[in-house]
Amino acid sequence: MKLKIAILPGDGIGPEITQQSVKVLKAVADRFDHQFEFEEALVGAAAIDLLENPLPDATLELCEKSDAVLFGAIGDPKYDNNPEAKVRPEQGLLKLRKELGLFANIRPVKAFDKLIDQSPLRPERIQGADMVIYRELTGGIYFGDKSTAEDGQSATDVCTYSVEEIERMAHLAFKAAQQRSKKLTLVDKANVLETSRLWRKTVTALAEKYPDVKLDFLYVDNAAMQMILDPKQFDVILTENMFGDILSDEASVIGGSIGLLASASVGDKNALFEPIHGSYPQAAHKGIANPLASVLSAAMLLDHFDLTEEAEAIRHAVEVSIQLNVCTQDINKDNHYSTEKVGDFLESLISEVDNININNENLNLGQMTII
Ligand SMILES: NC(=O)C1=CN([C@@H]2O[C@H](COP(=O)(O)OP(=O)(O)OC[C@H]3O[C@@H](n4cnc5c(N)ncnc54)[C@H](O)[C@@H]3O)[C@@H](O)[C@H]2O)C=CC1
Ligand SMILES: CC(C)CC(=O)C(=O)O
Ligand SMILES: [Mg+2]
Repeated sequence: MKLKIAILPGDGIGPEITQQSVKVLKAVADRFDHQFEFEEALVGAAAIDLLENPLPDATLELCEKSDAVLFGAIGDPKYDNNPEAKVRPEQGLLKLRKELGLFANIRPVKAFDKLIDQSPLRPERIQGADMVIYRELTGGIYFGDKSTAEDGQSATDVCTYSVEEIERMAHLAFKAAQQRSKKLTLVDKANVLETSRLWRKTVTALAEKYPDVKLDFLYVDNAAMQMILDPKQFDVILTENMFGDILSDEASVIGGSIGLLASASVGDKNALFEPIHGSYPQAAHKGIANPLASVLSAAMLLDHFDLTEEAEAIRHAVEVSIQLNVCTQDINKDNHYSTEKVGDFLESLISEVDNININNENLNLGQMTII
């Protein structure tokens, strides 16, 4: 298959993790005989530094004409919360999501067996946890009118949702539930917020079209607690933009590290794949950032084009690297590998190992040496 993939590395650890994913995608293309063409563009603080614009027109055009986008992360302390800053990195990402119509952000969360013992959560609570968060991505409070009063004594962020925005999102979540264990949990704050009451009403009405799916509801404050107490109760979670943003960072604790959580941001036309974490500026250029969230996002990109075997090859390689402790320090405290070494290992697994199957006790690593 021929795919044109726009690469938007962004800021902080964005470039170094994205570089590993590109390496892995090139190995997949070689092994499975595909033609993947990559083209890079500026976004976030890197784009502000050069062009005073967090989403230059050329970047948006490249994304529009590409089959998919692989996004790193944006954000830089020199712009974040700086009252002098005229534009800020996150505006680039928000505008990109809006312009590309990426209304659904899909964030799978799963506990890796190997990491369960080192989790801050009780192993019996997370063993077998496997859920997917369907987060609405182009509406709600992140996109509402914003203002600060002239005297600086008050500020406003408006949260708006339309029935149409809720319905298109809910359809995707119901369909995902049908493919999984047929359970959908709507997380909202319908005891307080009008927008949440609209979500509940709209999703309840839509449930009639999906009689095989069991729909339940949870207030977001309770959901945040249940996520830690009993994550296995969740299968598909449907929620609005900000709640999904917060809950998925929390859910990453179940997975073992936020550096493992991938996502797909999709709309009717375009698709972008991005780790759920940010630019982790403290780690930039240190070679300590976990590239697996980005690499697993690349696997979701391949899923999107029904390249299932190829996506599985990446996921298996990731499983093997975790199984063999070829991991960065967030999940391997004692004997960790650098961001680049993890990428190299995945690349060679995909290129050189005939049967990437960790269930195969005779996993043959051939001539590969783990250094
Ligand atoms: N999608 C995006 O581009 C996002 C951008 N941001 C931006 O990122 C910047 C930093 O924000 P933070 O709140 O510190 O969130 P962050 O996600 O960048 O980092 C939070 C913590 O998560 C861990 N972490 C994150 N990525 C990791 C990785 N790949 N490997 C290992 N550990 C990792 C680190 O312990 C880090 O201190 C800000 O400018 C923020 O606006 C935040 C979230 C998403
Ligand atoms: C700009 C932010 C909304 C990014 C973020 O935290 C996210 O999408 O998870
Ligand atoms: Mg977030």
